[in-house]
Amino acid sequence: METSSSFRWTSSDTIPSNFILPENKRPHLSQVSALSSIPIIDLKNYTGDGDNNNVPDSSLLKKISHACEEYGFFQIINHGIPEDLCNKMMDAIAKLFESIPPEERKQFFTTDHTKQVKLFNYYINNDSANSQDKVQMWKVFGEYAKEIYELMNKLMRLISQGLGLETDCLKKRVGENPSLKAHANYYPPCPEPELTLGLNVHTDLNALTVLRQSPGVTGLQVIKDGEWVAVDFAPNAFVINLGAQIQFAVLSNGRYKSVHHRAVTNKEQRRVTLAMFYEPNRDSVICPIEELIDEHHPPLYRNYRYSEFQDEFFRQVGTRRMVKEAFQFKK
Ligand SMILES: O=C(O)CCC(=O)C(=O)O
Ligand SMILES: [Fe+2]
Repeated sequence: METSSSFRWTSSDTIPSNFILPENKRPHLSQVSALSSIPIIDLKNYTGDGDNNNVPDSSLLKKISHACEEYGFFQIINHGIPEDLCNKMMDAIAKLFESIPPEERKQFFTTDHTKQVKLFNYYINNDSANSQDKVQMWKVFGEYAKEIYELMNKLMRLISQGLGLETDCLKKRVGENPSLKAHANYYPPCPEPELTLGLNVHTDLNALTVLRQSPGVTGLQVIKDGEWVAVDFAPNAFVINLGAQIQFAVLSNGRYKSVHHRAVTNKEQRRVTLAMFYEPNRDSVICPIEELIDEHHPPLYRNYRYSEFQDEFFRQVGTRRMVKEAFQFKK
């Protein structure tokens, strides 16, 4: 995730030494499973608007809960978000990375995680950046974020219903005043994809992630039964994944997990992705959903405020993170 400060173009056939991973951390691309990708779920017949009378058909709920249980990841198609808006958004991100001179970009690199640096804040704060393109980026982002937020609410309803819970259960558990964060990733073509990673192995610390990928280029991989599985590109789809907070709220039942994933690079094409994170506010208390606890499924983690989790996450930057262990009950 902390890739922006090390962003570089290279015209040579080799990558600079500071990008080369030790042998045991390399992607070992030949070992990636060629067999399966994550499930693709069609939302065509679902118009869910949060109304309890609108019960989705049971096969859709089954598909969603199966995908959450088995993969922690799925793709959705026919989601209702205009393709044109998504394309504009992705083009604007690509331009942002490609047309701003490195020196100008450099001044916004930061390792200070308390900074709410978002793409559009950069433009708002920067008086010199007043070209038409940049203004357009801001407009597109606002529209896109609104659509994605509605989609996230829809998905949280479906996931709740898939667990046999009240429609608004998950949303309530994640708490009031959630924030919507954007994480734009730009992976230039890489001469030696075997030696490096675009984005290191991680799980998302938020509640729910909706990811858009630039057309036709794959790179995202997820762990399934101990093997890396590539997420195939599906036209006009979003990749959905459960973040750690849903795992924690649901975990006591041993059901849903937030799955490790990574992004690999390729030699030919640059890849752009936009991850949108639905995140609890710092005061939200995250605890297991009572309906999912019984004597066979006792709580495994102590309740915590999201701020504690987030602070622990950033405290462990640069290490092989063991964030959830910090909240685990001792056996
Ligand atoms: O670029 C990708 O495919 C993955 C992005 C991601 O996992 C993230 O931004 O958290
Ligand atoms: Fe991620």
